[in-house]
Amino acid sequence: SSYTLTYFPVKGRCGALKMMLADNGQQLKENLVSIEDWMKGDLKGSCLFGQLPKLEDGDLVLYQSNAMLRHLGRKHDAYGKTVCEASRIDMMNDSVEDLRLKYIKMIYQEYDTGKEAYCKDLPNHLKPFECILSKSKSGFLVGEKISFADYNLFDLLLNHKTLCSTCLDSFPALKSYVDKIAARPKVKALLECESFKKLPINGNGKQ
Ligand SMILES: N[C@@H](CCC(=O)N[C@@H](CS(=O)(=O)O)C(=O)NCC(=O)O)C(=O)O
Repeated sequence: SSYTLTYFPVKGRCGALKMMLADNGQQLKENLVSIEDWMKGDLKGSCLFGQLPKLEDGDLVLYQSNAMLRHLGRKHDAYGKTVCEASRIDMMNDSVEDLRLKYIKMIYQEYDTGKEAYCKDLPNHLKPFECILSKSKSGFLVGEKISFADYNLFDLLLNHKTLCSTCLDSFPALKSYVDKIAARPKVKALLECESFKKLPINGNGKQ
């Protein structure tokens, strides 16, 4: 497959899919869009829902970052091995998205006034994942191997370690989960490569 991603020069909603593609040895062509170009409106007008990211896989054009993760999950055997596992993976990814939306709202709308309260409340949103992973035989959210929801949670946990460096200190299962995925050779290589490292997490420079 030949994948092309059109997005802003941030990790944002594409960190997880970039790690998933790297971990599967897939090349990714990137069209980086500056805010100046975006404000001209032509590209925005051509986007199905007026937003980025946009992922092209051959003739297929996808918007919606979670639809992209599911697509890659189907193509790269990262969507469980049964219908039930796939549905549980969907459940996990939807909960990751819930937390991602809270994170994005705090970052973009209430960073200065809301960061402290957000970090104080964060354990309540990490606890369910700690509980799930502490019971997981494979060390992944569902089934015996990594799924697209794991890359999504991993990416979001990295963001939270940047936001609040001690947030995983009372969650040993989450801590070893992050360490284990970060140690996957192709994920490690991406995390260490300059072009990925220098991308800000969010579009407003706050983290
Ligand atoms: N639900 C969409 C949300 C996409 C979205 O919010 N895109 C933002 C950029 S980012 O928040 O994902 O970094 C955007 O295009 N903003 C520009 C605009 O809306 O004009 C997804 O998951 O892809």
